[in-house]
Amino acid sequence: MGTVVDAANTEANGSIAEKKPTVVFVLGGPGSGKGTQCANIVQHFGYTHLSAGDLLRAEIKSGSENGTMIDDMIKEGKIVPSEVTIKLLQKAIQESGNDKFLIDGFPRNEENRAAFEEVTKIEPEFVLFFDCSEEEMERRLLSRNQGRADDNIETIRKRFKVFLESSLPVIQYYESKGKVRKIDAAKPVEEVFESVKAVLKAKDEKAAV
Ligand SMILES: Nc1ncnc2c1ncn2[C@@H]1O[C@H](COP(=O)(O)OP(=O)(O)O)[C@@H](O)[C@H]1O
Ligand SMILES: Nc1ccn([C@@H]2O[C@H](COP(=O)(O)OP(=O)(O)O)[C@@H](O)[C@H]2O)c(=O)n1
Ligand SMILES: [Mg+2]
Repeated sequence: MGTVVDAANTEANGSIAEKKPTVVFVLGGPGSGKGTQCANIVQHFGYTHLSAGDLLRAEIKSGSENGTMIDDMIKEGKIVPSEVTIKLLQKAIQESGNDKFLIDGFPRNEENRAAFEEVTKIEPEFVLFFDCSEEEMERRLLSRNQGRADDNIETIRKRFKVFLESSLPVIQYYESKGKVRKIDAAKPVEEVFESVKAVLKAKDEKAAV
């Protein structure tokens, strides 16, 4: 005790503040490759991958009281109220034992963003934005073959509309704060990962200075 680190973690009221986890938001349209690239990042950089969509799908499977509501919203491509999603994210963060997270597919609208900030007081280090044409994303979603209830052309069209109307403004918000690292996600998986690595290495090098 009494080290410089302890002093830095001591708030003005004298309590020891818990160190906030490092968070990178991973955003991009449906099918842009967020999940695929997060799996690669986990292998190389020691992050824990938290997919908001995966957590919501697990919640449906668990038979929770919110399950039917979440299922209905996913089938319509709508965004589940942040209260539900943030609780799932917080639980996963606590249970992980890690302090570095890739939060994939969240925040997806202004309500998600503002509520997460308000509840957790966590600011993302940066936002990885996977930029890809709708044509390519549609092709990928229609051949994803994971048995997802929302990978059909009707729901895909709704998800694209929600992405343009609700999710892009969140990316623009972080852009205005200089936090967006845009990646050309239309290239093959390995090439996209080269771009991702360049961004993450730049962060590590900065942290080491
Ligand atoms: N760069 C890529 N080129 C071609 N197919 C890709 C690429 N990245 C991902 N895919 C495939 O596209 C589908 C959607 O990828 P996924 O990672 O699930 O995207 P997201 O999480 O953004 O919806 C998957 O079947 C995946 O294997
Ligand atoms: N923050 C989030 C993330 C996903 N979701 C829901 O989960 C669906 C699937 O999200 P996902 O991130 O797994 O989808 P992909 O972008 O990976 O294809 C979304 O279309 C929403 O209905 C949500 O409501 N809120
Ligand atoms: Mg995904």
